[in-house]
Amino acid sequence: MPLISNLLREHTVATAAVAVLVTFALLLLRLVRASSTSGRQCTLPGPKPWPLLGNVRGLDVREPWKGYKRWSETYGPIFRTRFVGYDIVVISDERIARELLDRRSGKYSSRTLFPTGEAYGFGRYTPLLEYTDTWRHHRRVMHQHLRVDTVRNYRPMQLHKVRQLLENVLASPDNYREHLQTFAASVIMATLYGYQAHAVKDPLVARVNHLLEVAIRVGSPGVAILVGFFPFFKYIPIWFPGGSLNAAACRQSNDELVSEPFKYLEETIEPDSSVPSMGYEGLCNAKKDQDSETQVALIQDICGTAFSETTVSSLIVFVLAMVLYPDVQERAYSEIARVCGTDRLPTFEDRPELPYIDAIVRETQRWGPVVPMGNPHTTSEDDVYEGEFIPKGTVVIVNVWAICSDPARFPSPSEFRPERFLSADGKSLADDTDLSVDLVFGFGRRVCPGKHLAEGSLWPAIAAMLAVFRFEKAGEFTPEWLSGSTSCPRPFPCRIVPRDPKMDASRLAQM
Ligand code: HEM
Repeated sequence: MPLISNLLREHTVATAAVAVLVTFALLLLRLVRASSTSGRQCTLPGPKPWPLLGNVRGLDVREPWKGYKRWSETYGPIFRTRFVGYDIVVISDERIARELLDRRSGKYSSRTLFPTGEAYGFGRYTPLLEYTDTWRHHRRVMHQHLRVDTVRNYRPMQLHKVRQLLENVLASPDNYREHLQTFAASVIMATLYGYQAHAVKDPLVARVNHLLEVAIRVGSPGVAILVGFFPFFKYIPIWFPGGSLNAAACRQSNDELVSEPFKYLEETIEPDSSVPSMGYEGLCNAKKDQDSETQVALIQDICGTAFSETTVSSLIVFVLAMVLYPDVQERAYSEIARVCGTDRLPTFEDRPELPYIDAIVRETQRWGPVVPMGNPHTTSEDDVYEGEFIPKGTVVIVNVWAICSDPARFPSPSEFRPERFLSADGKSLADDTDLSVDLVFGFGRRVCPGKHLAEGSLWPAIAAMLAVFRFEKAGEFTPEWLSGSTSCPRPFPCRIVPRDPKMDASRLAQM
């Protein structure tokens, strides 16, 4: 089956949203097993499905958002596709997405629970939970710790991690992907567990990254479909070829992914620790509360460090853009040099004076949205949109990539042009207009809770890297993207050199 073999080749590790991949893939499995809608089918227009299989023909497996965009040109900004009798609605217009996923969020906030999720240990993660009290509980805890005013407290820590990032890139620029990974993971681990990772080769970060890779490999769509059709693969011994499909081993990896950093917290942090973190508070509450098991389990479950991948991918998109658009880089550097001079790094206080850097961050998110189709929502009730019936159990995808590359909204969308976010006199254009790219963080009640934390990492990392380094093309190449449900540039030839030829660790430390 070409679909399956193609999917099997798509083992991307560039995803924090393991959830998204697995949701998509296992959704298909569920389709073969059960019909879950209320009996009536979605009446929206869409491509004619094949009997039983649905719209597999014409599906772009490598970059489905591009195939969906082509379909939207024929069937409109909201259309229906079908897989094995299951309805999937695809929206390519932000206004419609806001109407359904934001304003009717009571009906559009569930997820499709995949059948093998529990077996492989993915079922606990917040992005996969259905619209239940457990999910609400997760969101409440996260909101407490990740809301906009709270994340301000993490800024000193984030700036410290940015310095470590610069030191690492200075010491071994070719390993910049690994350094970006360490940066993003260590910010999240500090926020969640109060864990201060080593600047390089931190054993816990390395362990978590390894476990994450295992989880993503086994959770890829191809593997999921294969196992769905042939459930015995779940039991294949780990020493046998294909042993990575062993469900018990994957479950164990998932357990370790959430429990190892938490174990560290239990062992190392005293109850009166002044280091604020979600995990620490969970532990304190657990000590006070007789029903501590629930509290600890909850904190463990929501503390997936997987989320760091989206930040890493965004920073890699930024590096690619800088390599391809040296003029943008030079203009950014001039702005930083004018506002901050060349002897210190930009800080959050400088941000209002650095509109071009802000514009680069926004353009990075628009030009290479790292979750190009968001995380699919599922309707928990029947609905009617402009006379068209959308049944309960319908999966709803917003084609974020298509919206971000709409030429009516963003002229010459394939070009990286931060100026589009600036007025003629160089001021930031308001983010509440058509130019907002907030949609890259999702919609309604499922909107990304880590958004403010992520923004607090992206801005200082981008500003500081621009202040210290120049990103150069190290050979001709055509950009390619690692694609699954998340998207990230494939490795490309790039040279990172300090702007100041005398730059070394001690000079950097003085900045
Ligand atoms: C550039 C960085 C990031 C991007 C682009 C991003 C994007 C997204 C998107 C598109 C969703 C799906 C929203 C929806 O269903 O409508 C999501 C969900 C989620 N994100 Fe992020 N994210 C980022 C960083 C983070 C970080 C740093 C964390 C954790 C600290 C995080 C935690 C989560 C969680 C827990 C969910 C699931 C929410 C739910 O299903 O209720 N994300 N993210």
